[in-house]
This record gives sequence, structure tokens and C-alpha cells, in this order.
Amino acid sequence: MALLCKPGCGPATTTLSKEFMPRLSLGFKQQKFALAANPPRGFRNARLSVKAEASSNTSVVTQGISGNFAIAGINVDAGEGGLPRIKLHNKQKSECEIYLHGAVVTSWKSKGKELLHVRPDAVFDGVKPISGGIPHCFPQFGPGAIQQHGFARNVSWEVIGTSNEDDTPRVTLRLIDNEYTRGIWDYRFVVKYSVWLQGEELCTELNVKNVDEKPFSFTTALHTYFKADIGAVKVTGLNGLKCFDKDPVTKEPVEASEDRDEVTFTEFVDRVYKDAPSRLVLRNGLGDTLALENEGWNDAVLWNPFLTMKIFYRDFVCVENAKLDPVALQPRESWTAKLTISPTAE
Ligand SMILES: O=P(O)(O)OC[C@H]1O[C@@H](O)[C@H](O)[C@@H](O)[C@@H]1O
Repeated sequence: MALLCKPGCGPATTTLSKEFMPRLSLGFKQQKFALAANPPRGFRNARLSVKAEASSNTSVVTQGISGNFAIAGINVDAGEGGLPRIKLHNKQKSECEIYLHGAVVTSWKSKGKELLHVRPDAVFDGVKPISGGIPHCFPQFGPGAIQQHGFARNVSWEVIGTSNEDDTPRVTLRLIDNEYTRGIWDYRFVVKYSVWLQGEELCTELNVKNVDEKPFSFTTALHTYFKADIGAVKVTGLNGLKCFDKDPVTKEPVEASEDRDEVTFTEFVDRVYKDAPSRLVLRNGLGDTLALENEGWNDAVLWNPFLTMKIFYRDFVCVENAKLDPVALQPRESWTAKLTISPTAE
């Protein structure tokens, strides 16, 4: 019996590709769980629910996972709300979790310490985006013609490959246009997103391909939520850059320039930096120094809502890698960007 997030009539379609087709079932407490998509009416995304099914042989189910998909260093399970989740771990004591819903990395631990933040108001209903971790903004960062931050974070992606060479567990997910996405943005595309752990580093690569017959352009970002003590956070690497400060009331961007070596968060911050360097350093105020190194993510966004989200603004900071000048792709062209986040010594 295969674990199937069954193809539905909308963006909920969450199938595991042929590479993993056989027996993607999960063994839990002598029961077999099948992840099934129950698409609501229309083309809203589906809620993925866990249904318990009688199983006479849990070990066969477990073998099915390890033989096909859950290779060494990679597990699959049902996470919050029963949503399919992939977990990577390596011998360096790095771990991360990725939900197929939105292809969002919700957890990254280095030596047991969590470095990403999932908001306490995050919902795991397979309909709304998961607020926290590393959500995708695609095909629009926003604001713009379609919904703020686009649709990639509200739909389920599919797994198309896993590997683990030299203790580097890696998963690749894919999002292909469907009726729902074309209803919002009428283009045919393939987005591939790989996540892997290399030593203590969390690495990602995003690839967008135009498989349409007409050109398209898009903007995108990795909207990373880091755990933080907001009163003590410092971001370096931005001094001298042109930036746009979004006014908390009018939401209008105001042009400014950064003149600080260390950006701190003593008030509402929603700031876009154009042409940011390939390396930024975040001191999260909790004792960790993280280097964010990228190829292809030209811009950066800093966001903390401060008192506009009174209850939980203190515990996170968003340091986002973005591509805000539209990327124009002709048919068959593609674009790639990489991000590596490393816990680093001072
Ligand atoms: O969609 P989320 O996760 O609530 O984030 C919203 C914020 O995301 C940031 O990227 C934007 O710069 C902000 O303007 C916006 O308010």
C-alpha cells in the first residue's frame, strides 16, 4: 500500500514521484497511516489528513520506507496536522525538517540547538502557508499583481529525489504549474528546491525553469525566520547599501541608505536592501553567529514587526534572501540561486 498524498483537483496534488512510488507508507504504533488529500471545493489547497488503516505487518511498511525513500539520514513521517514531512540528519549532529506543504524548512538544529523559528500562530492545515522556518515567496515577493509572497508557500510540492553521499543527506522537491497556479499566474514552470546538510551547514538550491512557450518573469525570496532575542540581534554586511524602508502605517517604501555596520532592531523594521553582498552575518542574540552565503540571491530583506505583533515579535528576526528585480526567462531558460547558512565562530 503506497503512502499517497493523492492527486486532487487543485494545488493539493501531492504525489511522490516514481522514484519513490513503491510503498511510501508510514509505520506508527502498529498502524499504517496513509496521507490523503481532501481537497476542499474549487482550487483551494487541500488539507492533508492522516487516516489510520489496519495493518497486519508494520515491519514490511517500515522496510518499504527504508528501501525506497527513507535512506540513511532521511526519514519521512506525518508532522503537525498530519502533513507529510521529511527529516534529514547527519553525523555532525545537524538536523532539519521540511514539509511538503510549501516546501518549507521548519526546523534546523545544529548540535541540538534550534536556529529557525516557527511562529506560535502558524497553522498546519494544508491550506494556509506555514508561518515560520524558511517559506518561499514565488512567483512574486510582493506587493504586486497577485497575492503577497505568491502561491508557492500555500501548495504542496512533491519529492523527486533523495540521496546521501559522504554523510550529506539531501532531498529535492518540485513544484509544477497546475490549474490552480495557472489561474493565478498563467505560465508553465518547474521549480526544483534542494535542501541538504553538509557538516554543520544548511544548504539550499532553488531552480526555476520556464517550460512555457512564452517568456515570463518573476520575483522570489527565501523568507527565513530565525530564532532570536530581538533586543540583542545584529546583522552585519549591509553598511553603505541603498535600501527601502516600509512605513508601518502607509506601507509605502521610503528610500534610504544604510550607514550602520551592525543593524539592530529597536523598532518596526521592514527594509529591502538592493544588491546586497553574497555574505551576511546574523548574531541572533542567543549566542549564535550565523553566516548566510549565497549565489544568485541579489537582494536582502530584514523584517521584524515589533509592536505590531506584540505577543511574539521578540523571539525572531527575518533575514530574507531575495531576488527583487524581476528575473526574465525565455522558454526553456532557467535560473538558480543557492543559500548556505553556517553556524560560525566569531
Ligand atoms: O507573510 P508573513 O510571513 O507574515 O510575512 C509578512 C512580511 O514579510 C516580509 O517579507 C515583508 O517585507 C513584510 O512587508 C511582510 O509584512
